This record gives sequence, C-alpha cells and structure tokens, in this order.
Amino acid sequence: MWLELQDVARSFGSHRAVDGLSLQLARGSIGCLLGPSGCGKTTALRCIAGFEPVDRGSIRAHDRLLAQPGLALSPSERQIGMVFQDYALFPHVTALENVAFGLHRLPGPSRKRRAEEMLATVGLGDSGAKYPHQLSGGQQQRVALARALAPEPELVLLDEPFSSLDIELRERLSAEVRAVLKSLNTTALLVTHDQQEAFAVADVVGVMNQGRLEQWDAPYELYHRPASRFVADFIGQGVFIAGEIVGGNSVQTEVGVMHANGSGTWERGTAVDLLLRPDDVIHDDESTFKAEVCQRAFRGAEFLYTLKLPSGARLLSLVPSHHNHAVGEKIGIRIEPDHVVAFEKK
Ligand SMILES: Nc1ncnc2c1ncn2[C@@H]1O[C@H](COP(=O)(O)OP(=O)(O)OP(=O)(O)O)[C@@H](O)[C@H]1O
Repeated sequence: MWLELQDVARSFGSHRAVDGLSLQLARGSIGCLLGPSGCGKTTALRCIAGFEPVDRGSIRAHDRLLAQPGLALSPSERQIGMVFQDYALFPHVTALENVAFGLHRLPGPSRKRRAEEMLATVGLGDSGAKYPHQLSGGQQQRVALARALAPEPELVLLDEPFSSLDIELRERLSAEVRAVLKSLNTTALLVTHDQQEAFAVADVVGVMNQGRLEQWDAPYELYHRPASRFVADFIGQGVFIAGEIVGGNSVQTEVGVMHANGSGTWERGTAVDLLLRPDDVIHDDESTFKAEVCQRAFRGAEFLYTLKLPSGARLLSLVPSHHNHAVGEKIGIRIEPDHVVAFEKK
C-alpha cells in the first residue's frame, strides 16, 4: 500500500478531532476525505503532511514510517506535495519560477525544463512568464498543482483546492486535476466537504463524522450501499420511510414490499427505516398507487417533486421535466429501488 493510516488519533485538549482513523490508498489512486465542517478531515490531512503529530496509531507511505506517537518525520522529509485552498503562490515571481521553486536539487537548465514541462501538463505552457496576479483563480490553482507535482512527490495532498473558485470553474478544474494526476500516476488524497467534487476527482471516498471514518469506498457504493445512516443522509438526496421486515430479504412499506438482493440478516418483525432516493421513485401514469405533489423544484431537464403519501410520509421523485404537474395534483408512482438500504429503527 502506498499510503496506510492505522488507528490514527489526534486530540486538542479533551476534543478528539481524529479518532481511530484507518485507511489504505493504493499507488496511483486518488482518495478523498469528505465530511461536514469540523469532522476532522483537515486535521487528518495535517497529520499526514507532518504539520500535526499523532497521539495514537501510525502513518506509513510507501512502507516508510512517517509518524507514530513520539516519532514524526518533518514535512520536508515526507516527500509530500501540498495544494491548498488559497493557492499560496509566491506573488513576486513568475508562474515558471513558482513551479521551479521546489526543484532546487536539479541543476539550472534541467530545473527550467522540468518546470516548463509541468506547466504544459497543467495546460499553462504559454503562461510561464506571467505573475500570479495576471492569472485567473483557476490558472493560479493549476500553477499550484504544477508546483506540488514538479518534484515528483510520493504523495500529493489537496486541501479544499477548489473551494475559492466559482462553481463552473470548480467542476471543470476538478476533472482536469483528476486527468493530470492520473496521467502522472500520482497517489493523492483530497479533502473536501463537497461531494460532487469528491465524486468528480476521487476513486475512493471516505465519509468522516466526528473524527471517525464511517465508510471508505467507491463513490457508487457510498451512494447505493451506504454503510450507516449518517452516510445515507450525507451522500446524495433521499428520505427514509418506515418499514417492517416480513421475510429474510423483504421489507413491507406503505408503497409495497421491497426485496433486497443481498442475504438478509434481519429478524422478521424488525422495524426499519428504508432509504429511498429520488431516482428510486418513478412517475408512472399507469400506476394505481398515487401520491400528492406538495413541492416541486425545476432543474431544467428534470423536476424534483416532493410527494406526500397517504400516511403523510414524504418521498422525493426525479421526473423528466416534460411531466409538468402542479402542486396539489395526485400522480401515479412506482418504486424501483436499485438497492434496498434499511436501518433498524432507533
Ligand atoms: N489547533 C487546534 N486547536 C484546537 N482545536 C482544533 C485545532 N484544529 C482543529 N481543531 C478542532 O478539531 C475539530 C476538527 O477540525 P478540522 O479542521 O480537522 O475539521 P474539518 O473537517 O477540516 O472542518 P472544516 O471543513 O470546517 O475545515 C474541530 O472541532 C476544530 O475546532
């Protein structure tokens, strides 16, 4: 494994910012720590970078021990590249000199060549002579990425790298950054609170909650097979409706019986909350099961309808926007969950 955290913990006073974090990242893969503000993701990243010691556990990169209690390699000994939210470029030198900064071990000419290559890789081959203030936010962030990647670090850490950019640029740049990291086979760990960004950049995403990792998995799995109620709530949209286990894999709800495709571990009669995503609830005029539109949000290609069931429970449904229904109308629905996700009622 290229990066391996084992049971890492870091407290500030009595507050456990990171509490038993374990994860593994293979060479060339891009990981992401995702979670709400204060969940400990920045602290975890700072422990890996060497800006923060660990109180428990260990951090290894490429089989080298970077940190454990009483031992901490300095940030420069770790061979880690960093990209921060605010770019942190040197304002008084050109883009090319910014990128060349970390290459002091190379002799002059190769240093310049390498810096030029890196700028070309991030699509800024023509901008080497410009100063940071002559570049847009997105371009500055690409220079920062080139600077972090130029010394060929073992690992690159990206701390909310797109959060000061506007949304359109953020989307484009996250795809570009992923492409650059993949083309160089760089191992990287990103920290963000934005799941679209996490999904756009990372191969594997860890959802953190109060210092703990709730699930470390591919984006598809987080969405379709959330391991905890927190992950189910945090990732994507969806609502829970009440259900009861009526057989090994079957849940009875007011919208019908849902069958799980895995092996069930529930006891008959267990009360559960069943997760339904907006794309599980299909609008179907033929269906005899009706629900009342109580809210609608126009999304261009789709409407997101909030529907009220006879019991008063709410569902969300994503419907192509040529199905234009008014609030108060009753529409036919059919439930087709991709995966049945249920949690025992508390
Ligand atoms: N140096 C510090 N001293 C005391 N408490 C700290 C310190 N750094 C972080 N914390 C606390 O640890 C918790 C986790 O902080 P951290 O910055 O890791 O969270 P985060 O998930 O990155 O949040 P955000 O997205 O808001 O940056 C927070 O409650 C924070 O207040």
